[in-house]
Amino acid sequence: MTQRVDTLLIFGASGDLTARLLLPGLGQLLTAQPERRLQLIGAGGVSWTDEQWREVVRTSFGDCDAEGPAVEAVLASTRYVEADVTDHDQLEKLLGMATGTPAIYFALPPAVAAAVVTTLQTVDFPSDLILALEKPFGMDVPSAEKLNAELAKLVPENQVHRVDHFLGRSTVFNILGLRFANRIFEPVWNSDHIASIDIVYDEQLGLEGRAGYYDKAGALVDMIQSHLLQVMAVLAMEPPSTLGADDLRDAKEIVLRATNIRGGDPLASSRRARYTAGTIDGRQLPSYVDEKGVDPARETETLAEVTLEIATWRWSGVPITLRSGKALGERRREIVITFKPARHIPTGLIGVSSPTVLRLFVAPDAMSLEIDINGPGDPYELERASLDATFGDGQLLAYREVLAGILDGDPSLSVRGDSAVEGWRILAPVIEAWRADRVPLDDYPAGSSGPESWTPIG
Ligand SMILES: NC(=O)C1=CN([C@@H]2O[C@H](COP(=O)(O)OP(=O)(O)OC[C@H]3O[C@@H](n4cnc5c(N)ncnc54)[C@H](OP(=O)(O)O)[C@@H]3O)[C@@H](O)[C@H]2O)C=CC1
Ligand SMILES: O=C1O[C@H](COP(=O)(O)O)[C@@H](O)[C@H](O)[C@H]1O
Repeated sequence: MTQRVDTLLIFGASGDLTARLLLPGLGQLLTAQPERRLQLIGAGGVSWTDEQWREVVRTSFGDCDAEGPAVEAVLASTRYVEADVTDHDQLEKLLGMATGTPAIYFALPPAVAAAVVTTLQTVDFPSDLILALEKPFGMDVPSAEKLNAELAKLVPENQVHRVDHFLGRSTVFNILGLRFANRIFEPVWNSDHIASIDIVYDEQLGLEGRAGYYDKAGALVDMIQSHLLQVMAVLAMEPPSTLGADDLRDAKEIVLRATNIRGGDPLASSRRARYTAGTIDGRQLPSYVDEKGVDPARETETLAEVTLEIATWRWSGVPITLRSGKALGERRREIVITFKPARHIPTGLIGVSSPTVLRLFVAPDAMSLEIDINGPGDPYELERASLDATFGDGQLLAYREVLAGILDGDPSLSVRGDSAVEGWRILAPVIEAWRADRVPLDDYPAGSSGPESWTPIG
């Protein structure tokens, strides 16, 4: 670790992301690496004193049992400024408070973040400034391209961190290790042997008071356009020579550039649905449309499924389905790789033969390889068995890793500008078809596994 950043400015310090994810991530990082020293400055719309802000930081640090000299040093010195960060003078004042190399974390609504990027063009700042932007990055191809162009006026690409916290998860490294450090997986990691891939992220959480953001985004933009496409890119990429930022991000970008909606047909290759009232683990949820702040006329989906194809030698013909939804009965977070059937099963073996399935479970990370064996009974009869392994909790905690990348000026685990645009390009036909109501909006009771008419995946 070589920390490059001396001052972390969090814009949107009074918001949900800061308290719930960023500060705990920072607390974990400073606990694990107590030699770090950092000036932390929060700026937000709420009128807090330094002491009130310190309490916010202390509470978030407490939530993750953060401790040690680096934590104490931040708590002792952190400051808060009530500011409109889109305003030239206030922005200049905030940057003036920073010592050494600053990083700005935009924990702001996307439109406000874009406005700050514009204002920054009129402000003096150190040339080594690092900018960290949250998702969603733009709302379509033109707006993402425009934001990239605006950022390029400020700092070089490798000083821009487009945060995707799924890339900070152990899962990504477990996929890299599994694929590239073992001789047995990579030779079969292609369309000769793999029939289909499903990436599923079903949540039991409902809206959790986030209508202001979620009702405009929906499940497709919230989860698939960003996180699941990134996971897919890691799963499908060619072996990189190194895990350096250029090699890793080039390899992912090549996958994304080759990815399209399967058959170019969003009607056949996408499904959407919205939850109605129901119960999850004894918790009563209202219908999505009755949640506070939801505009039913938007027809926002809370469950999205999209099937893609990757037009490369390795993946041609393999359907890859990405699915994510809220208020589902079972929390299911897994990557399912279904292999093609064996080429020939020797005559004489009886019983049902099923394809080999590799399941990679996300947080906690684990895997299971489901195979047919000649079990303990009749030696001629095939039985199903599962080889299971847990990867353990892993050292990587998503926002801790995101922040480590920012503070150390290492963009390997952030999304490069071209890849952020590709995400929108890939899904544009689906977004357009859904807007035009060409794909029906189904419904499912909260607590169920999704609409009854949908065939299960994975
Ligand atoms: N919350 C989450 O779980 C996640 C959020 N994100 C992303 O993080 C970003 C922030 O989300 P979230 O924290 O939920 O949003 P919130 O609405 O909770 O917080 C936004 C913050 O920005 C502040 N703010 C808005 N305008 C200004 C301004 N002009 N000057 C200074 N401060 C301003 C608000 O202050 P005030 O309200 O006082 O105006 C508030 O503190 C979004 O891009 C979101 O998509 C990404 C992943 C998860
Ligand atoms: O970015 C987001 O991710 C979370 C799911 O990630 P997790 O790490 O909290 O499991 C999702 O609930 C949220 O809607 C989305 O904005």
